[in-house]
Amino acid sequence: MNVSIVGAGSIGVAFAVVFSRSGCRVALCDPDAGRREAAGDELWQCLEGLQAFQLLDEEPAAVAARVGITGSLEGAVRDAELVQECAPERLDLKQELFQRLAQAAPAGAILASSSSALPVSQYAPQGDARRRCLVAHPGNPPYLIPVIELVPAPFTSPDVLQRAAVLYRACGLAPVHVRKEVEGFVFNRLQGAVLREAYCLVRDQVADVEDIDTVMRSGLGLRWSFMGPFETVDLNTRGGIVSHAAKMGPAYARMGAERGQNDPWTPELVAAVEAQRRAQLPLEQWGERVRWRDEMLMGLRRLRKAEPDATA
Ligand SMILES: NC(=O)C1=CN([C@@H]2O[C@H](COP(=O)(O)OP(=O)(O)OC[C@H]3O[C@@H](n4cnc5c(N)ncnc54)[C@H](O)[C@@H]3O)[C@@H](O)[C@H]2O)C=CC1
Ligand SMILES: O=C(O)[C@@H](O)C(=O)[C@H](O)[C@@H](O)CO
Repeated sequence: MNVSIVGAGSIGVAFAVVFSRSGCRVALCDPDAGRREAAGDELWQCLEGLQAFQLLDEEPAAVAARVGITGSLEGAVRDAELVQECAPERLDLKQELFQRLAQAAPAGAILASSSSALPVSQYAPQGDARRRCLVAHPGNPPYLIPVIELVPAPFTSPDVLQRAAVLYRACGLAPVHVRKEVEGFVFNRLQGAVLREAYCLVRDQVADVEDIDTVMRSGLGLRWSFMGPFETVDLNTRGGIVSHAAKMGPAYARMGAERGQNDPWTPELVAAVEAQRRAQLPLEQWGERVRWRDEMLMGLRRLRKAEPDATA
């Protein structure tokens, strides 16, 4: 597959790793000569690092040979089947770039933005090309963090969304479908919720930065590295998430009110979440899944003990 990457910064180079190690031919473009120069070195260092951890199936040289770096956007996208836009998070720039991409890329190319928070309907061009536009937002770095949020606009073709999911999955990523265009999508709204509270806790001198990071690194983050927030609390409480909501819902509502939030876990909302959780895990399998959780944590603890700077 021919992939073009627009912008050779942190994410552009990271995507060059993702696509080239999957066998794609990659055209990476950037108007900044310094970035073009640095990108080649960064790509090579990353590939060598992945090989050192047995995370690369080929020699770095063979993978790197699939990546061409250019200063010409039009030249880079000429044969593209997928364009991954990785330019700065500026609305005006993305509007300009998507206009150019609509003109320069082949008529069937998927035009995907890596944007962290800007829905594509704010910068997709007018005309048919807009049906080929969506956000494909990665976690950083995408060669190690597989989730990629596919955020179509209302006008994005369902076929394009489906093709994009197949392409990203074939490149080792884990696409999720964000069904409504909201700023920050899911990944950064969840990350933002934690960051907003963490900043408040520092502001209010409840805890310092290091201790808050330790609560995440040696607490929540351990569980969240293999379970999501819903599964985590579902397994925390006998009776599952409906029991958790009954026990903890009022306290979380009070904490939210402190921050000016009034989004109660209504019985209908809890029932909807419960139904989705029970469809994933029947309650009779709850004990077995708790044992699975503990085994995952035991493995993590053993792995962490091997870390040079293992902390408690
Ligand atoms: N850094 C991160 O952790 C993540 C960033 N993103 C998103 O990815 C996009 C890129 O972010 P970064 O890689 O961090 O930015 P960056 O600042 O590291 O790289 C941006 C690159 O775009 C280039 N550029 C500027 N104008 C351009 C143009 N007209 N055409 C082509 N390239 C141009 C710059 O020279 C630079 O190399 C942003 O939308 C960002 O929100 C998404 C997920 C994670
Ligand atoms: O946090 C990430 O990996 C991504 O979701 C991001 O979008 C970036 O961190 C963003 O928040 C800042 O560039």
